[in-house]
Amino acid sequence: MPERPAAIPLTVLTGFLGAGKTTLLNRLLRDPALADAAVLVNEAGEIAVDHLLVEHVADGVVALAGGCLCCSLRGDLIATLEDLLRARDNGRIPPFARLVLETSGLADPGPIFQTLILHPYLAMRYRLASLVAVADATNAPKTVEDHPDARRQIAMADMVAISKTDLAAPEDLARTRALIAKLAPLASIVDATEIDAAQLVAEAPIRARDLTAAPTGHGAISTVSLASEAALTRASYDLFVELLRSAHGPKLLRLKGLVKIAEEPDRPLVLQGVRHIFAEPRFLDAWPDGDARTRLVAIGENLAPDLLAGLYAAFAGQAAPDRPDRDALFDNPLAPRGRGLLG
Ligand SMILES: Nc1nc2c(ncn2[C@@H]2O[C@H](COP(=O)(O)OP(=O)(O)OP(=O)(O)O)[C@@H](O)[C@H]2O)c(=O)[nH]1
Repeated sequence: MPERPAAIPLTVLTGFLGAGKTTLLNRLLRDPALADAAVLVNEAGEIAVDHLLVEHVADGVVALAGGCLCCSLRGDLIATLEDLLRARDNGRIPPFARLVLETSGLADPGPIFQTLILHPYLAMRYRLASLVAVADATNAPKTVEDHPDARRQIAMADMVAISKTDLAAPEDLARTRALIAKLAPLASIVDATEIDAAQLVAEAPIRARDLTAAPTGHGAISTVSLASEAALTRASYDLFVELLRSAHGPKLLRLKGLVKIAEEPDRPLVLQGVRHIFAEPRFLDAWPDGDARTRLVAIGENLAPDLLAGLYAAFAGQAAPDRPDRDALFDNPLAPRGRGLLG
C-alpha cells in the first residue's frame, strides 16, 4: 500500500482590517525558517491588492480575492487548497512544507476551520497547526466592541500578536492586553515585532473551539474596488486622499492599494489607511505584477458603490457630465482646507 503523505501544517493568520497581518508576514517571510512555506492571501475586495503588498516572495504567494473565505469563497478555498496540493504533487511548484493562510480582515475563522476539518481529503493532507491573530494595540478594544468577527478572531486564537505597540499609549496597550487575556485566556500573547518565524508556524496544543459561524455575518460592512488606467498627479493624489479621509473617514475601516502617479508612471505609490490613520505614502521600485493600473480597495460601513470610482475619476481629470470635477468637489464650504495634506 502506498505510504500516506505526511500532513502539511497549516497556520491561519487572522486579525481585523488593517491590524498588521501583511506587515508581520512580510517581516517573517524573510526568515529562512519560512523558505519552504507557501502563502495564501484572502481579501474581501473583488480586486486583489494584498498579495502585491507581500514582498520578497511574489512567486510563492497565491491570492484569493473576490470575497471572504468564511462566506462566499469557501468553495474557492477548497479548490485552491486542492490545486496547491496537485501542483506540489506533480512537481509544478516547489514541495512546500507548510502553508500560511492570511485571512481577510473580516473573516470569521470558525467556518474556515470547519471547511478544513470536515473536508475528507483536505483534512488528510493538511493539519491545522495554529490560529494566530494580530490585534492592533491602538484600537483593538473599539474594534472588538463594534465587530463580532474581530472578537471571534481573537477568542479562537492560539496566539495573539499585538501590533502597533509603537503607536499606542501605555494605557491603550494595557487595555488591549487585558481584553485579549479575557477573550482568549488560553492564548499566548506576544508583541508582533518580537514574534519570530518559528513561533508563527509552531504547532499549538489541540483544544476545543466553537467553529460555528457567528450569526451576524459582516453586518453593514461593504467593500468597493477600483481599477483604473488613469494616473493622478502627486498633488491630486494628496487631495484625493484628504477628501476620502475628511468626507468618509468615520465610515472607512480600511483603504489600501497601489496608485499610478503621473510624474512616476513606472512605479506605484502604496496607499495604506486604517480608520483615520494613513501611512506616509511610499513608492515601490516597480509594479509588482507588471500591471501598471491603479488598484484600490475600500472597506467600510455603508460605502456608496461608486465611492472610489467617482472620486478617482474626478481627481484624474475624467469628470463625467453627472460627476463633479476636482474643483467642484473642493468648492464646498464643508471641504477641508488649511490643514493636513491640503496645506
Ligand atoms: N507604526 C506601525 N504601523 C504598523 C504596524 N503594523 C502595521 N502597521 C501599518 O498598518 C497598516 C496596515 O497594515 P497591514 O499589515 O497591511 O494590515 P493587514 O492586517 O494586513 O490589513 P488587511 O489585510 O487590509 O486587513 C500599514 O500602513 C502598516 O504599515 C506597527 O507595528 N507599527
